[in-house]
Parts: sequence; C-alpha cells; structure tokens
Amino acid sequence: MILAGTDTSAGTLEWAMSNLLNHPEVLKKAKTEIDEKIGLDRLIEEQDIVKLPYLQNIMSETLRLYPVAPMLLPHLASEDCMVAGYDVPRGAILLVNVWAIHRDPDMWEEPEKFKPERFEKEGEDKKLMSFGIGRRACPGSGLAQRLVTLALGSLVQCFEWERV
Ligand code: HEM
Repeated sequence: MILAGTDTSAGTLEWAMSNLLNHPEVLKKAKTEIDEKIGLDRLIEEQDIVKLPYLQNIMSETLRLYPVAPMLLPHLASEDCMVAGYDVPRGAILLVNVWAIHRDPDMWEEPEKFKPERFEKEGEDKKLMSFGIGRRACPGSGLAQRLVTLALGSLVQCFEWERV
C-alpha cells in the first residue's frame, strides 16, 4: 500500500512539474487561475481544487501522457473468456498498454502534444485509464488525484518557476 501510493503520486507530480517547466504558457495560465480564484492572501487548500478546472486538466493531461503504470498491473483470466472477439484462455496473463492507448491518434487529437485544454471537452477525461478500470482499478485514485493536484497547486502558487 505504501509503495502503491507513494512512488506513483511522487512520479506523477514530478511529470506534471516537468511539463509545466517545458510549457511556460501553461504554467502562466495555471498561476493566473490560482491567483484569480484563491487570491493572494492565503494558501491553496484541498476544497479549492473544484474551483480550479485548468489545474485539474493539467493533472489529467499529465496522467494521459505519462501514466506511472504504463502497462497497469498484470491481470490473470480466472476463466476462459472472449474479449473483443479474442479467445482468452483461463490462466492467461493480460497486459494493457495504457501508454499506447493514451497516445492513439484515433482517440486523441494531436496525441503527442501536451495540451490540458483538450479536457475542456465534455467526457474527455472518461477516456483516461491511468488508474485502471473495473473492480481491480486503483482504490487510491480519489486520494491520489486530490493529493497530487493540491501539491501541484501549492508549488505553482508559492514559487516562481523557470527552466535553467
Ligand atoms: C497518481 C497516483 C496513482 C496512480 C497513477 C495509480 C495507478 C494504479 C494502477 C494503474 C493500478 C493497477 C490497476 C489495474 O491493473 O487495473 C493501481 C493499483 C493499486 N493502487 Fe494505485 N495509483 C496511484 C496512487 C495510489 C494511492 C495514493 C494508493 C493508496 C493510498 C494506491 C493504492 C493502490 C492499490 C492498493 C492497488 C492494488 C489494487 C488491486 O490490486 O486490487 N494507489 N494503482
């Protein structure tokens, strides 16, 4: 549980910061959103996250391009079954290449581009699989999303960042 929750969250935060440093226009937009919605007199808190859609979109775009578990965890078929027309025998191990799915040009416009604005489109976030899907999906996804978004927002709010 400690391993599943710490390295994953830290890695995602690191990717998010790296994306912001490489896209100063996105960083500027995130800072403006925080300054306008939170003000300059207090620190960002967890309850503020709902008021910061652009910051949430940065998180989604980071999770899309850099899923920390790019192949999820191996899944084992407990029974013979058929998935999308393919026979999957009992005992087969299935790996899901989320990294490739998240960069599939049939599913995403300009998939290689870091563009948080894409998530302004209704339902776009439903295509993300960074936490897996179904009953073995990550049980910590809600916590992780709040925690990493808050940490990212705090870093953006409290420091001036630039690439050197
Ligand atoms: C950005 C942060 C995180 C990401 C991207 C992430 C992603 C994932 C993924 C992809 C899986 C496997 C799902 C599958 O194979 O279908 C998983 C499983 C799991 N995660 Fe997370 N996770 C994160 C944070 C956390 C946190 C904060 C916790 C707990 C505090 C946590 C606890 C777990 C546990 C216990 C499992 C195993 C679930 C099972 O096998 O049924 N994760 N996570």
